Amino acid sequence: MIEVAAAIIEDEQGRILIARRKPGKSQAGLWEFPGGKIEQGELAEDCLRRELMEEMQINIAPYAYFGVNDHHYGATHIRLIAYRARYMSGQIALVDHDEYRWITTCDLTEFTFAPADVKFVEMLQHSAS
Ligand SMILES: Nc1nc2c([nH]c(=O)n2[C@H]2C[C@H](O)[C@@H](COP(=O)(O)OP(=O)(O)OP(=O)(O)O)O2)c(=O)[nH]1
Ligand SMILES: [Mg+2]
Repeated sequence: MIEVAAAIIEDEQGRILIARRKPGKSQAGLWEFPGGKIEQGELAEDCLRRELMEEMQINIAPYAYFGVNDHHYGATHIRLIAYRARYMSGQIALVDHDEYRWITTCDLTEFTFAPADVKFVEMLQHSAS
């Protein structure tokens, strides 16, 4: 089982950051909440701060647990752990993605997400005011 942390990052207007996995990566072409594999002994929040700096060169502040989703991609069992986070600083520079968008929860339907993310997308749509 692989533990992966994903960040639902908000800007000051309450928009959410999503990114498209670039060709050559698993789930290439699908949208996700950025993050990555949790290292041995690492806290999910620390993983997210590290991954967002590595993958996008931005500083974020995770502030609340959002949810967990277990998903099987063939023989690979992924445990995706989501946190809400605030965007703090930095200009986005893509490393593992080929596109990113700041979107409202209404816009979520326009994007095809990685299968493990669909639960979180639905939770965000239902919590939208
Ligand atoms: N970060 C992230 N990974 C996701 C999401 N949904 C989803 O199915 N995954 C899958 C894709 C990958 O198979 C797996 C690991 O994520 P990852 O590729 O971002 O891991 P990583 O940043 O550590 O990168 P790498 O070492 O695998 O190159 O989790 C998501 O919302 N965010
Ligand atoms: Mg990643």
